[in-house]
Amino acid sequence: MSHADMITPFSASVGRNCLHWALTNTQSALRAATLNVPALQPTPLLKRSLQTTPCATIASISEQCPSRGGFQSLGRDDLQHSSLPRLRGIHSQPYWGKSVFLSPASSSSSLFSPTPQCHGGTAAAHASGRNSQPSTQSRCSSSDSASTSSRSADESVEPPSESGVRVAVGSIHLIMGPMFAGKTTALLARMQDAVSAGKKIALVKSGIDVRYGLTDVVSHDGTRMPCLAVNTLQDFRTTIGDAEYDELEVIGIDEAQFFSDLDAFCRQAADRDHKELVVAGLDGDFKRRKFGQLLDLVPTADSIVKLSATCELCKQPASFTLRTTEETETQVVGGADKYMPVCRKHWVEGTYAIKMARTFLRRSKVGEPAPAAK
Ligand SMILES: Nc1ncnc2c1ncn2[C@@H]1O[C@H](COP(=O)(O)OP(=O)(O)O)[C@@H](O)[C@H]1O
Ligand SMILES: Cc1cn([C@H]2C[C@H](O)[C@@H](COP(=O)(O)O)O2)c(=O)[nH]c1=O
Repeated sequence: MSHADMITPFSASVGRNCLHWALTNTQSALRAATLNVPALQPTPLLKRSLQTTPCATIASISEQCPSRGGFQSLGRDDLQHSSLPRLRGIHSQPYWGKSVFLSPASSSSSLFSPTPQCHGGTAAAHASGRNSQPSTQSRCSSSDSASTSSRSADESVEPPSESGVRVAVGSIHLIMGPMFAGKTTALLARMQDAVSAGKKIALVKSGIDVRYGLTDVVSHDGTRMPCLAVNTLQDFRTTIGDAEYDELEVIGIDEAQFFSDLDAFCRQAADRDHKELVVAGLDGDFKRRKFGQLLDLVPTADSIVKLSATCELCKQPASFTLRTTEETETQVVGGADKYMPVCRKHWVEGTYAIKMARTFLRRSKVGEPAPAAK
C-alpha cells in the first residue's frame, strides 16, 4: 500500500495542500507503512473536523498529541474510538506517563535512592514538572513536522524496531541556565519522581567535575543522588552493558556541557532506544558562548527550560555566569570560589572590570604603564 493510498481518507476532504502536508509530515502514514498495517481511519468526529478545519489546524492537532506518543503511539483503535476531546484529554496525564518496565531492586531501592532533603526553589520545582504541568507546546514540539525533511536526511535516524512493537517512545528534556540556577536540583527532582513511579533510571555525570567526588550528583545546597561518573556517554553504555541499558527507561545527565558525544548519544537513546532523557547543563560558558553540545539538542528536544539564579550583585534574576578568576580556558571546574551568577548588566560590567584588572596585572608584571581609566 502506498503512502498516498493510506492517507486518502484524510486528503480527500482536505485538499491538495494537505495531501502534500500529510505525505511529507504525517507520522501515522509513515508508521503505518513501516508496520505494514492498514491506514489509520479517522473517527467520525475527527472526519467532520477535518472537513471543516483548515490545514494549519490539522497540523496542530497532530502536534498537540503528547510527546510520548503523538500519532506515533496512538494505535489504530485509539483513533477509531477516540474523539478530539479525548486526544486533548491525554495532556492531563503527567509527561512521564505509566511505568513500562519494573525497576530491579538493585537499582531502584539502594543504588538510586536520593537523600531525603531537597531544598529546590520554585524555578527548580517548575523545571522538575512538579508544580505545574509542562505546557502542551513545550511537551509536544511543533518542530517535528517542520523538520521531518531535514531529519530524513540525517544518517543517525534509524528504522524503528523490527518487531514493529513499541512499548515506549523516547523523549529529551533540557534543563539549562547559569550556575546556581537550580539545574541539578530540578534534575534530581525529576529522577526522584521517576524512581517513585517505579521506573528504572540511571544518573550520569561528567568525570571532569570531581568537586563532590565521583559517586554522587550533588547540588549546591547538598541534595545528592548516586550516579555514574564517566568521561563520555559511550563509556556509560559500555560500563553498564547492553542488558542493563536495555532495561533503562529514564537517563539523567548532569553537567551535560562536558560530554563531547552528548548530541549523538541523546538522539540515539531517545529516537532508537526509546529512553526518556533529562539533560541538565550550562547553555553558555563564562563568556556567554555556546558551551559544549547542549544547545545542539534544542531541535530534537521535547521540552526546554532555562532557569535563572539570583544576581550576586543586585539580587535581580541572573541568566549568566561570571568567572571571577583570571583563568581563560573554557573548562575550569569550580563553584562559588570561581564563579557567580549575574544579571545582564553585571555580566557586562563585571566582564569589563575583570578584563581591565587582567590587563593591569599583566602590564604591571612586565613594567608597562597601567591603562588610563575611562
Ligand atoms: N546566587 C544564587 N542564586 C540562586 N541560588 C543560589 C545562589 N547561590 C547559591 N544558591 C543555591 O544553589 C542552589 C541551586 O543549586 P543547584 O541545583 O546545584 O544549581 P545548578 O545545578 O544550576 O548550579 C539554590 O537552591 C540555592 O540554595
Ligand atoms: C561558566 C563555566 C562553568 N564551568 C564549570 C564550573 C562547574 O564545574 C561547572 C558548572 O557547574 P553547575 O552545576 O552548573 O554549577 O562548569 C566551566 O568549566 N566553564 C565555564 O565557563
